[in-house]
Amino acid sequence: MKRDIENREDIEKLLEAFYQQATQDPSIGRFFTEVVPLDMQQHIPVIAGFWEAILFGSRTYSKNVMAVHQHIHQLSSIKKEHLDRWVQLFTQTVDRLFEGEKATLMKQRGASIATLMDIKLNYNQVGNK
Ligand code: HEM
Repeated sequence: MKRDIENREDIEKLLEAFYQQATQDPSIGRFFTEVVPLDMQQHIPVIAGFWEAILFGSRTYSKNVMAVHQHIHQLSSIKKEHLDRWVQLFTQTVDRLFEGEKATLMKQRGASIATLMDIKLNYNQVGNK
């Protein structure tokens, strides 16, 4: 039986599985390989800090995640279809590996932050979209 996400190690395991899929995805892969080519060895600890803060209340992330994506969006637009795909892959990865309260919270937060990102990136300026 699957268990819940219990610690940072679990988060890192989940993120490795997620980015393995995301980097190869026909819709969103190029953001991670071409738009901002990422060294996953460096990237995963940063994102793990973000999720550890959300799930366990640690002080492991202090940057502005929206500003980071605003910058990526200026290089190559992040559209709703990309965010939908991100959420789909993220949800599938969580479901494949874990189940429980934290797993549910992680899926909910992933989806709600993606919705907020769409609003901030694509609807924020008058006349945009
Ligand atoms: C289509 C959707 C998305 C794409 C293409 C995308 C792409 C990226 C890329 C390329 C980076 C690296 C930026 C850099 O190092 O300069 C990044 C960073 C990050 N992403 Fe996303 N992202 C997406 C959605 C999301 C969502 C929905 C979340 C949160 C729920 C998220 C959380 C993060 C975090 C925490 C970082 C680290 C930012 C930092 O360096 O402080 N991303 N993303």
